[in-house]
Amino acid sequence: MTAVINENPIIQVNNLKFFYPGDARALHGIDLSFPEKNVTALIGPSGCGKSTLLRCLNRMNDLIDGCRVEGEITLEGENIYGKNTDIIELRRRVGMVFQKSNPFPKSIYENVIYGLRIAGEKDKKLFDERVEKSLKAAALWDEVKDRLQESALGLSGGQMQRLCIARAIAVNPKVILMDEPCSALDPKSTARVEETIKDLRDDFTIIIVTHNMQQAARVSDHTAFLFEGNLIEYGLTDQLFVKPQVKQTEDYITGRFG
Ligand SMILES: Nc1ncnc2c1ncn2[C@@H]1O[C@H](COP(=O)(O)OP(=O)(O)OP(=O)(O)O)[C@@H](O)[C@H]1O
Repeated sequence: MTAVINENPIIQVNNLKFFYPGDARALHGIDLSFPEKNVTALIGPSGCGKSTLLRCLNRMNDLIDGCRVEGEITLEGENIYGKNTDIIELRRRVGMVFQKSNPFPKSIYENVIYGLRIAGEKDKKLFDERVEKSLKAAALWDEVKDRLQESALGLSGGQMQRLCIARAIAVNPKVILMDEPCSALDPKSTARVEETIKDLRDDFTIIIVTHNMQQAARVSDHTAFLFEGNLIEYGLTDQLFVKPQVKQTEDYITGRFG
C-alpha cells in the first residue's frame, strides 16, 4: 500500500526495497513520508521489517556486509543514498537510541558531550551549555545535576536510557530513531521515557519501533503498520487504532495475530 502524509515531511521513503545478504528481501517497496516534529510509530509482528526500515533511515544497515538497498530515502529533500552522502553527518542529523541503553563507561557529563568531542569540539562553555540543555530535554537534569562527574554506569536502567536520549540530542539532530527504547525497562521507567518522547516532539522528529501497541497509541501522532516487509496502513494514530481501514490492521491491533 502507498501512503503519503504531506504534513511537512522531513523524510520521504520512495519504493524502498531492502535485501539482507543472500538476496533475502526484508522490505518489498515501501512508500512513506515522515512528518516533521511528530512522533511516528512503526508497529507490526515480529520479523515484519520494522527495525530494518528504521535502520535504513540513517544507513545503519550499511554495517552489514552484503546487504542491498533499492529505491530512495530523502532527508530534507536530499537522497541519503546518494554518492556524496557524508555518513557521519547523516548520523548526526538522524540519531539513534537502541533497545538496550548503551552508555559509555565514562562520566554522565562525558557521555552527553561524546558526539561533540569526536566532532572535534573543544569549547568547555559550549559543553556545559549543551550538557544542561540536553539533560533537561531528556528529563534527567534534576536527577543528575549534582553528580555529572560520576560514572554513567551508576544510573538506573531508565536513567541510562534517558542519558542515551540526551547523548543523541546533544549533537542537535533533526530526527531521533528509537528501536524499542523501553523494552528493557520497568513500567515506571517506561512511563518517564514515554513522557520524555512526547516532550521531544516540539523540537525533533521521532520515529519509534515498538512491539507495544498501547505504547504506540500513547506516544505517537502517526502510526505505520507493517506486515511481511510491506506497509499495510499508515495514518493518524487515533484513527488507525480506532478505525483501521484495512482488515489486516484491524486483526493485528485487536490481537487476532501477532
Ligand atoms: N542481519 C540480518 N541478516 C539476515 N536477515 C535478517 C537480519 N536482520 C533481520 N533479518 C530478517 O529480516 C526480516 C525483518 O527483520 P526485522 O528485524 O527488521 O523485523 P522486526 O519487525 O523489527 O522484528 P522484531 O519485532 O522481532 O524485532 C526478518 O525476516 C529477519 O529474520
